Amino acid sequence: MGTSTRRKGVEVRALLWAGRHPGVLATPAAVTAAGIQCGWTSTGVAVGSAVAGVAGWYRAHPASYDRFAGPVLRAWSRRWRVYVGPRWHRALRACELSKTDRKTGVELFPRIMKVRSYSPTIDTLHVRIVAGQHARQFETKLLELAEALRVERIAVERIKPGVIGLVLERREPFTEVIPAPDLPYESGSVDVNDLYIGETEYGEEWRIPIKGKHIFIAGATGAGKNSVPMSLLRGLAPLIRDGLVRLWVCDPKQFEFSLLRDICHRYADTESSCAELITDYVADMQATQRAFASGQHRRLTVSRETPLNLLILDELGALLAYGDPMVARELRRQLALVGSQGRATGHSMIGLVQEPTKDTVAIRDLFTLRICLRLTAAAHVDGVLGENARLRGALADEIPDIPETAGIGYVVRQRSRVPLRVRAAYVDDSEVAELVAFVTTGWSQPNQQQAVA
Ligand SMILES: Nc1ncnc2c1ncn2[C@@H]1O[C@H](COP(=O)(O)OP(=O)(O)OP(=O)(O)O)[C@@H](O)[C@H]1O
Repeated sequence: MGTSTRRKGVEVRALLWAGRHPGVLATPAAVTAAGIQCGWTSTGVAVGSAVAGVAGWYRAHPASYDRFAGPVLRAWSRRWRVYVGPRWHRALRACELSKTDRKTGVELFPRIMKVRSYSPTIDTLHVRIVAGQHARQFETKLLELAEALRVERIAVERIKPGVIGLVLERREPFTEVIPAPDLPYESGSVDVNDLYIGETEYGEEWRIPIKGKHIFIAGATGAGKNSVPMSLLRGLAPLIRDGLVRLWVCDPKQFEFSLLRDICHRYADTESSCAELITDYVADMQATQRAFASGQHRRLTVSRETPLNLLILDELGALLAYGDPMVARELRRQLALVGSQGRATGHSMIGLVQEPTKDTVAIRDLFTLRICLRLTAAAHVDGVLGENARLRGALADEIPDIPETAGIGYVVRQRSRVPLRVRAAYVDDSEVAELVAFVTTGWSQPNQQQAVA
């Protein structure tokens, strides 16, 4: 055992292959059996009707077809057109991802076990790697493998011992601007743990929670950072109107966020007023803690008495780098308090940074949800999303610096740690003005609601 230099016989290998791909033999066998049993004409009619049925489904009901049949048929077609043995082997060999059995001299290749095609632009391969290989070897060869397989980019994930997942993005999934989220009319219809921000590369809605969360958004200038908080705020509009969400905004840049001034509970745009606002935010959080401790409120239900508070810190890097080191140190201490204690009292924060430098990365861990849009340096990607995120495919520094890519970025999926490409909806100035008008004019009155609806 284990000492022979001969490899398995060809018939044994053929049998094993057939066992792994039962459909390849079973389908023609079933058609032949049906032809002999029921006659060739009726078999032809049955097969033809099945094909016509699928084609009819494709044409008549795109939504259900794309959801149910599309991924299965696409995966099947890609399995046999694109990821077939010789092509796959050539790519692996070119990237030095095959191994040679020292005894038999046989070349061993990681084997594709499963192909999934969740969206028209993404394929996911489950691959059994060869003994002695590790996902890390693939991580170092992702760029080469993407070229060899003629795809835009590849991310890798370890699924279980001996099995990795390769996520292949064949082309840019986001070619169009995503329209701003609708303004919901009723507070009751908004789930603060499930707010629409945009779309994912899988063509699904990108939704995020806000209650008890702290969000960190990094992106070079022009990357479209504002579209994340603006989309979120449109989703929260009726709660802001009804006093269930209070906005505290630090806007040292005095640009986009100044449009929100009228609907902010507090707004600050100078170094000293920002410091004051943050101090008051912490004091508000501590007052809520005391109220909870004294039994005045039992637990956090969003109400006028215990609203959700949202602290938005634009240019967080600039705030932390302000002249006086004492001020910056105090600010870091206060943000650490909000980061660790705000969850229980409904005090969240959203921090936006252009360059994730030492100062901002040091407080990154306070934020429970991190979003990385286009960055200028590869080294910053892991600083935002966590170790190895870039190796796993979060190529935020390779997003082209052109207006057509604004709002595109990555988040890391909690459990698998695989980066997910996302695009935020775009909220332009008129839609921000619409949000402000909605909140300030109180379209909650039944007659006005009717008019709007
Ligand atoms: N989600 C989006 N989808 C499409 N285009 C967008 C999106 N967000 C922003 N843009 C476009 O990109 C431009 C820059 O966006 P924005 O000012 O929000 O970037 P930013 O990251 O906030 O930059 P800065 O840090 O300089 O303020 C906008 O004027 C708009 O034309």
